[in-house]
Amino acid sequence: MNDSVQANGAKPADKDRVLIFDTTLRDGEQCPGATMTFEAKLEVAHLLDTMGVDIIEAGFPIASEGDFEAVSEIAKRTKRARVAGLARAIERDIARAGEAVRHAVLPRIHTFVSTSPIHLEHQMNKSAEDVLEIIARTVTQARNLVDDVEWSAMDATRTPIDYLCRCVEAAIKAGATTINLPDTVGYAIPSEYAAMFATVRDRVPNADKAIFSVHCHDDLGLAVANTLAGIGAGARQVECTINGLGERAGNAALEEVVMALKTRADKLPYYSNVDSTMLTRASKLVSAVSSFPVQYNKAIIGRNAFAHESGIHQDGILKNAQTYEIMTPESVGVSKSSLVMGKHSGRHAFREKLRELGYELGENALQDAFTRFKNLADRKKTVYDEDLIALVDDELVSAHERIKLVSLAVMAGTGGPQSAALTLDVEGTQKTFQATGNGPVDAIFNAIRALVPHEAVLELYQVHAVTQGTDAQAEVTVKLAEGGRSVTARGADPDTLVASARAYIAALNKLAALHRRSQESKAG
Ligand SMILES: CC(=O)SCCNC(=O)CCNC(=O)[C@H](O)C(C)(C)COP(=O)(O)OP(=O)(O)OC[C@H]1O[C@@H](n2cnc3c(N)ncnc32)[C@H](O)[C@@H]1OP(=O)(O)O
Ligand SMILES: CC(C)C(=O)C(=O)O
Ligand SMILES: [Mg+2]
Repeated sequence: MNDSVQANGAKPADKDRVLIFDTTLRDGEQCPGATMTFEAKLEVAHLLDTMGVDIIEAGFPIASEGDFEAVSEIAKRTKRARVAGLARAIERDIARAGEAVRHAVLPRIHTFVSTSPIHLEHQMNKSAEDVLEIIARTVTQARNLVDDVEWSAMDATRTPIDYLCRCVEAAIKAGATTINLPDTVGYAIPSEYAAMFATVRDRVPNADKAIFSVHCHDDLGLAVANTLAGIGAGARQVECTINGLGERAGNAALEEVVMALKTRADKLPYYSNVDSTMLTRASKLVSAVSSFPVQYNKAIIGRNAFAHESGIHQDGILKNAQTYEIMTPESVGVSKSSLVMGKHSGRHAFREKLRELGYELGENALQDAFTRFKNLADRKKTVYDEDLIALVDDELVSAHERIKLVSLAVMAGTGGPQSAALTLDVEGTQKTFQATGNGPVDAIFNAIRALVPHEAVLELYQVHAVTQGTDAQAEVTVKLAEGGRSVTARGADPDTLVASARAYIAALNKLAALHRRSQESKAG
C-alpha cells in the first residue's frame, strides 16, 4: 500500500492518487515477437496484482480463443485489481469482452473507437456523426454488461478538439466511467497533451462524472513525459506497461512513471499504490516471458541503472550514494548498487572491491595490484571478480619472490623459429635473454632456463580461461619436479604467453622456497 509522504511531510490526498492501469498483457503483447503463453500471462497478472496495480488489461478477448481463455482465467484468479478486456466498438467484441471478464471481482470492459479524421476516413470509413452514434450505442451495450466501462478515443491527439469534446460527452452520457485519450501514434508533445486534457475537462459538461486516463506511445521518446503532463492536467489513470513493452516504440513504462511520481513528489504531488520494490522482479519476469531483452541503460530497471564504473562516481557512491543516485536501489528491488571494475575505475573502488572479495592489501601491494588491474582493464572489456582474484593472487605470490617478470616480447607465427625476448628481475638484478624454441611457449621457457639455470623438469602445462570471451584472462598451470620434489603454480594474464611465463616463474619461486626451507631446517 502507499506509504508516500509529500515533501512537506503531509500524506497526499485521495484526489492525488493516480490509478495504474497495466496493459502489458494487451498493448505490450501486441508488439511483434512479444507473444506470451497462457501460463506466462497468468504469472504476470498474479505479479501485477500482488504489486498493487489497480487495473490489469488482460487481453483482447475477440482476438483469439487463447486470448479469451487468458482474460477469463485472469479474471477468475485476480484478487485485488480490476480486470479489463478490450473490445472494438462492435457488438460481438463487447459481448465477448463482457463474457471474458464476468467472473472478475471487479470487471471492466474497455471499448474504443477512432475519432481522428485520418482514421475515420481511411480505417473506419465512417462519418463523424456515425461515430457519435456508435459511441452511444456501444458504451450503452457495455454498461448493460458491467458497471465499469472505459471508453477510448483512438488517435485522440490527432482529433479536432471540438469533435473530441462531443465524443467524450457522448461516451460519459452513455455510461463510461473512465475516459481515455490516447496518444495512439506517439505524436504529441507534453504541453500539447496537457492542453488537450485541460480543454476537454473544462469544456465537456459531464466531465466530472468520469476519471480521465492517459495512454502514451513512445514513437518520439515522449511517452513518459506526456504521461506526466497528462497527470498534471487532471488525468488520474495512467496506462502503461512493464519495460515499456508495446506497439512500435512501446508504451509509457510503468516503472518510470511510478518512480518519477515517487522520486519527484516535490514537483509531482501525486502517488500510486504500486509497491516499487517489486519493479525489478516484474521487469525480469516480463522480459523472460516475452523474450524481449531490457536495454542495459533502461531507466529504473536496466542493469546499469545502479551500476557505476567511473572512478569519480564510484568514489562519490562510496562516500554517500546520493552523490550519484537519485533513488535507492532497494526502492526498486535491487539489493545494492554495484561497482563495476573497468578502465575508468579508481583506487577507492578498487580497494573496496578487493575488500568485498576478501582481500586487505597494504598500500604498496594495493598500488602494484592497481597498476596491473588498469593494465588488464585497458586490454579487456569486462573485468570480472574472478579476473581480480586471479590478478591479486598472482600479485600476492610474486610480491615475495626472488624472480620477477619484468618484460616479455614474443615472435610467433608460421615462419618460425619462434623466439622470446625475456627480462627478469632476479634477486634485484635485471637480466635479459633471447631464446628460440619449438613454439612460443617453448621459447619462453628456454629463455627462463637460460636466465635462471635449474634442473627442474616440466611435468604439466595447462591453460584455461578464467572468464568468458576472447578477451578472457588465461590462467596457466605449470608443474615442475626436481630432486624428488614437485610444485604446481599458476599465472594469470589476458595474454596466454605472459600467463605461461608467470606460471613457470611462480613454480621456480616455489621450488626455491622449498629448497630454502629444507636448508634452513637442516641448519637449524
Ligand atoms: C491502438 C490499438 O492498439 S488498437 C488494438 C489493436 N490490437 C489488435 O488489433 C490485436 C487483435 N486484433 C485482432 O485479432 C484482429 O485484428 C481482430 C480480431 C480484432 C479483427 O480481425 P479481422 O476481423 O480479421 O479485421 P482486421 O484486423 O483485418 O481489420 C480490422 C477491422 O476492424 C475495424 N476497426 C478497427 N478499430 C475498430 C474499432 N475501434 N471499432 C470498430 N471497428 C474497428 C477496421 O475498420 C477493420 O474493419 P473492416 O474489416 O470493416 O475494414
Ligand atoms: C486501444 C487503445 C487504447 C490503444 O491502445 C491506443 O490508442 O494506443
Ligand atoms: Mg496503445
